Amino acid sequence: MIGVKERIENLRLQIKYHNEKYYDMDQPEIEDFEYDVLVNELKTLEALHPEFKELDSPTQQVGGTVKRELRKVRHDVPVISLQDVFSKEDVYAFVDKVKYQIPNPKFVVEMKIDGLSVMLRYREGKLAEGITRGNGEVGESVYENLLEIESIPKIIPTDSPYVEVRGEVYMSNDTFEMVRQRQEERGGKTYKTPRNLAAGSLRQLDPKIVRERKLDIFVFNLEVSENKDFSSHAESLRWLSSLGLSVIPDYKICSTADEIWECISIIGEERWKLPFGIDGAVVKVDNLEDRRELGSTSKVPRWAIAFKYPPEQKETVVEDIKIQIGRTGRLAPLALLTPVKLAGTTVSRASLHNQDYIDSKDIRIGDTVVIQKAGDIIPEVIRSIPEKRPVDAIKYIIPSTCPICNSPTVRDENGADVRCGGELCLAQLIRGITYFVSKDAMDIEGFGPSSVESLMSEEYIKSIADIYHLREYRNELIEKGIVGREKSVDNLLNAIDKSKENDLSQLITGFGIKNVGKQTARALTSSFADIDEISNATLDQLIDLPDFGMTVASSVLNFFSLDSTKVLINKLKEAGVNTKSKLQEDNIDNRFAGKTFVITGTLPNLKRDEAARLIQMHGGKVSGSVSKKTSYVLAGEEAGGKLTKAEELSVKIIDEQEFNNMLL
Ligand SMILES: NC(=O)c1ccc[n+]([C@@H]2O[C@H](COP(=O)([O-])OP(=O)(O)OC[C@H]3O[C@@H](n4cnc5c(N)ncnc54)[C@H](O)[C@@H]3O)[C@@H](O)[C@H]2O)c1
Ligand SMILES: [Zn+2]
Repeated sequence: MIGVKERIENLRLQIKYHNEKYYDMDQPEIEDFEYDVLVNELKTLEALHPEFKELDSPTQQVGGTVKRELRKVRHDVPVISLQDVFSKEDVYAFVDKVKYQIPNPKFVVEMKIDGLSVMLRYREGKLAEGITRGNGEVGESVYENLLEIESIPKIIPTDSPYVEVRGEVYMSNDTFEMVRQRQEERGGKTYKTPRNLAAGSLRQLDPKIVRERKLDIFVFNLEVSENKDFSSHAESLRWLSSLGLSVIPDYKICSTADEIWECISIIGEERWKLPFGIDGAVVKVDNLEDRRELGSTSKVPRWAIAFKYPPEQKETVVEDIKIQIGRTGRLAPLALLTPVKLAGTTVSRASLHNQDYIDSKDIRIGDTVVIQKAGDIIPEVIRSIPEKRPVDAIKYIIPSTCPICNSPTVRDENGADVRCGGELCLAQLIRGITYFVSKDAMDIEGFGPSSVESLMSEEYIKSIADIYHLREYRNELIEKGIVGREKSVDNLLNAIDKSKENDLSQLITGFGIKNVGKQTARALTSSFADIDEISNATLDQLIDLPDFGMTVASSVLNFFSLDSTKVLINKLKEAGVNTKSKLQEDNIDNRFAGKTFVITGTLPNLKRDEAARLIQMHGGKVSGSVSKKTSYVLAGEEAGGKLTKAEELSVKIIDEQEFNNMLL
């Protein structure tokens, strides 16, 4: 058994580690309630063993460290934290304690916004500085960034020479969803919760980023107001509101512990409907004189507490366990649950991570289990309830062959993960679809690799054509939350619809035909009117195209001769995807009708496909090789063989200048 001293030291180390992740890097590794458990254990042990007391303990400190790059600012009044409580008894005990000292106290109950604390300083009514909490004594100036937050007034109509307020900068759930998707697409750093993203954004060095990320603020305390006195917190909030500050909404004034508990419970039930995240409710003594009388410890005021809601838990039944396969070929077991409403959404599935997870929690098909949401977002199975286990419950073992391609699966050497050993597994399909929707091809906005992956492993998409049937599953997608909330699903479906109008060259690019990139696809669509013409093109016709050789031509021919391609094209047409070349639609006039051009060498200004397009738009044809039928060879630098051939056949050779003159 380890001694108390070791445990205390170990806890201090763990908490310091997580503080750094959370406050300094905005990338916590554990859930808040797990962190709170560690802190509580440490506080309890420290209280029981004062002999191990240390000033360096995280229980004696506030917040994190100050970023080196940001300007440091000393706080006028140290910014302290709040005493966290976790039970009804704690709330009643707090009220009793206050009542012992203050006759007939009034309390205010507010939502505890899950964001980042800032102090705003107004001099002569002008926003002059904005500071994070930092370590409580010294904060970081984020003034330039705060200027980008719309809901922070830059000027307030007051004759008070100095006003200082405290508020919480946060990000709405919708904005979080949007930014996270964008980050995922770019493959950049992603944040787990709106709080972390808000904190990470505000402590950015580039104010432009803050503007893009649409941060918001709720002001919840007046700290200083020179020449202006208030007797109560509620009164000061009303004044702040009249100055145009965005004040914490829906605060309630209560007199008894029962009333307070009622307010806390209502906020707890309603919190899932809010467009932003909260991580508790704050109970504060309303009268400011009473607050002064109660005073503060070095870390928290004695006149307030923060009630932390336990994560909501529900019981449900594991109806089945199925395998999802990811881009890397990993087999991820997924529990299909009897749908239950949990923390604001209906949950019908939860990841079981790997075999070890299933074994250690002894989760069987048919079991009743307890689920909860990590960070209020991702559902997880906490434990099974063996007492409720039916006799026919089935133990689950991850299959030894891949359910998609039947290849044998292999367990990672030093991990719990099982992967498909097959090379042609879903992994490749996913890459294909990801390319199809990417910027280079159909450019479907908001369709990141992770959405592709989940839609494929959930079997909503098996081939490109299925993308255009997703709308039929709109409600299901929203319900399951695979690509985010309602707004994200609609944005995605609208982007998919929009892509139906794309130019044929984008569609051809998206097919990912071997040796056919963007340029080659454009060459195809500037020479043929629609996808049927391309499908029916002969090898000779293809080889004739600018920049086509034998390899590219046969690759195209091969792709369009496949039955699967024919099926795909029909499906796309049925779904209303454009299969006509826009270049043909862009016809300006027919001055080049009956004329065939060959473009060769590097032109001084035009790219070859641009020149080809101009020829098309004026009714001409572009060919890849010079023959007697060629009307003009448009030649640039280093033209080479085709130029010689043109001279031999006495075909007229023109340069870009002459070509331009023909277009006048
Ligand atoms: N997951 C992790 O690794 C990790 C690590 C460190 C801290 N944390 C979490 O961070 C929190 C730590 O607490 P803390 O010291 O930042 O303070 P706190 O979150 O317990 O409470 C104080 C803060 O609440 C904010 N607040 C929001 N609305 C408010 C309102 N209406 N009135 C007053 N204050 C309001 C203020 O910014 C204030 O600074 C805990 O929730 C803890 O779980 C998590
Ligand atoms: Zn496989």
